Amino acid sequence: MSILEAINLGKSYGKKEMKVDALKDINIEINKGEFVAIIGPSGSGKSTMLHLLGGLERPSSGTIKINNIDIGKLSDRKLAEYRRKEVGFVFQQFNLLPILNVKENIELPLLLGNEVIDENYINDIIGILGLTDRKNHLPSQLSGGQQQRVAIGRALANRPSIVLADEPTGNLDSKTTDEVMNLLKESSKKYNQTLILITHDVNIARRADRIINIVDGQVQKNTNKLQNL
Ligand SMILES: Nc1ncnc2c1ncn2[C@@H]1O[C@H](COP(=O)(O)OP(=O)(O)OP(=O)(O)O)[C@@H](O)[C@H]1O
Repeated sequence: MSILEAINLGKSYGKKEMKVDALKDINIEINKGEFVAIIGPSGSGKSTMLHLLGGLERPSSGTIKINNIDIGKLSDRKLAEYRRKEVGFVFQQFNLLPILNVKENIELPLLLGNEVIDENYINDIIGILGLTDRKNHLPSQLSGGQQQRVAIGRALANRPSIVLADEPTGNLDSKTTDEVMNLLKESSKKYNQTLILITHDVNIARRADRIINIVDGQVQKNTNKLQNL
């Protein structure tokens, strides 16, 4: 079942001679529970695509449908609500608040959204992420991998149906990358979440159900397999 559809999607920045067509005529469909890796050269439009899918930016042309709702047509308030309820973001920088402990950082989106905190669910996430004995630690007392696990926990706190990750392991060594990827996959499976992840790492892309290769703002055809990478 399709959860997300992009139809003739385009995004341009700037005007006249400064105009950059970051994405051109993108058509993709992604299923519920699917793990999709987005790959492509630097500047090809990967982050732009993730920002559009997550409602952080609006398309210049075309349509994005999430659960059959055209998110481009939502008011700013409804779009913010879509982000808060449906999407979890993980970035390369962990963006944790240094004065909050692990549990508080994970609960932060719920507090900001004035939502009820389900202690059992939060503890469940903390358990899956292997952070139970670090619950009361501050970010500065954690390793890079542990900090990224907290950032993943924060992305999962609102029970999102879609998790969008932009180079989530870009700052981690290979062993920690493996751990973090296992956790992301495990949690997306457990909660039936769609995981869309940008990576430059072929080994990570290989673990996805599907690979979308973006070159010069367009999806390359016939690159579902990685032979030619
Ligand atoms: N806010 C912006 N204003 C103007 N141009 C932008 C903006 N954001 C992105 N671009 C341009 O759009 C194109 C696509 O950028 P994007 O960040 O999506 O690429 P990317 O594939 O994620 O690159 P990287 O792998 O280096 O992170 C680039 O040419 C970039 O310079």
